Amino acid sequence: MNALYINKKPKLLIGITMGDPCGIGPEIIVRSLASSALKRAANYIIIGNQAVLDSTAQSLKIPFRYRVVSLETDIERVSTPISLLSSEHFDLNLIKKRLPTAEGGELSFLWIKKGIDLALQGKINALVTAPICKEAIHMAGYQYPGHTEILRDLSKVKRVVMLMIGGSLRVAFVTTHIALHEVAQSITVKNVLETITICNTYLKKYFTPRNPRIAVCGVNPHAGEEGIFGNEEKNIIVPAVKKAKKLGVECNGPVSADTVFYKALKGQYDLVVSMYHDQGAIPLKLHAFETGVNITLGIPFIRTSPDHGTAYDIAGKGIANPDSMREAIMTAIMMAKCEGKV
Ligand SMILES: NC(=O)c1ccc[n+]([C@@H]2O[C@H](COP(=O)([O-])OP(=O)(O)OC[C@H]3O[C@@H](n4cnc5c(N)ncnc54)[C@H](O)[C@@H]3O)[C@@H](O)[C@H]2O)c1
Ligand SMILES: N[C@H](C(=O)O)[C@H](O)COP(=O)(O)O
Repeated sequence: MNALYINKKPKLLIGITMGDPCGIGPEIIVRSLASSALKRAANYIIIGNQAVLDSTAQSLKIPFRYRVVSLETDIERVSTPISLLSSEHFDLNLIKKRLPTAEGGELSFLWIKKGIDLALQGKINALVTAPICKEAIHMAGYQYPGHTEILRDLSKVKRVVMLMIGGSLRVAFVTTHIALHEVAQSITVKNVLETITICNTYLKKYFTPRNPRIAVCGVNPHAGEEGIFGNEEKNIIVPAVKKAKKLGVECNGPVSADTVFYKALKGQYDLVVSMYHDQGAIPLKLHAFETGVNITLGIPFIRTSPDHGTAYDIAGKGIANPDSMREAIMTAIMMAKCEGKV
């Protein structure tokens, strides 16, 4: 056997969906994968459109070498650092609009679906998704509020948890993309308990060697103040925390949401379970917007994404910060290594 062959270690293969072609997704992918450290760490397969990728690299003046694979079956033979799985046509004139379009939404959805298929078949070691625009996927006829819910349904699992990490904070969400007026009725003992236990399992597996210390937020001002400002704490959060403790989870709550993130930043907690999207996303993004990563827990594969959206206001200007995308890729690689496949 030839020595070169013997020395060649198998590399992880990370799938990356391009996201909305009119947003900053293509730009942050090209910028991230231009890094030689990332190229050393894994091989990548971008699931997207060739014309969009080429025009993005050209306008950024980044020499971007990749191999096109047209069939999913080719993927098993991928050994180049970057490949592109490209089939659908996209009119480049639409990109100039820098707005939600039905065409962009259609491709965003199809690429996520392909990425999920590849991950479920075990052809990629992790899936990293570039930002999509919810309005665009709705314009294309897909009534999904975000990746999290698409991942849940196409993976055929009942419960997923959105976890965001950044800087010294980790925040999970009991509810995700719903209107504020629906939050109270969506917080149930079952939902809170499942969020706590799923986070506990995943944190131990990927992030903390010891039992994670979990804080569970109240939903009302001052965690309800003994029922003066609402009963969700007494009726739902207290019983869920009790049940979680009985299961051996080290958790505390309800902790008032106005101080819990400060305590977590000081090192008192490894994770905060928040009750609704902005309760947890505001402190996370205030603390670490540029390097935040969104992770979907509960699906049968690893999925991460940057913590920001399509940023149409800056798309095409060459100024989008790729750090959150880089972190999402590095986090996916770290998690895939924990699986022990390389
Ligand atoms: N991962 C995802 O798919 C994801 C995440 C968040 C929002 N979204 C979606 O994206 C769309 C736009 O959402 P939005 O405007 O509320 O949030 P956004 O994150 O796209 O933009 C908010 C602000 O942050 C700036 N910004 C975002 N990313 C940046 C980057 N990498 N570098 C520099 N500046 C950056 C934007 O220019 C904008 O001013 C919505 O449809 C939303 O639902 C998708
Ligand atoms: N909640 C996410 C954020 O604020 O960054 C964002 O909406 C993306 O969610 P999905 O991964 O479900 O698309």
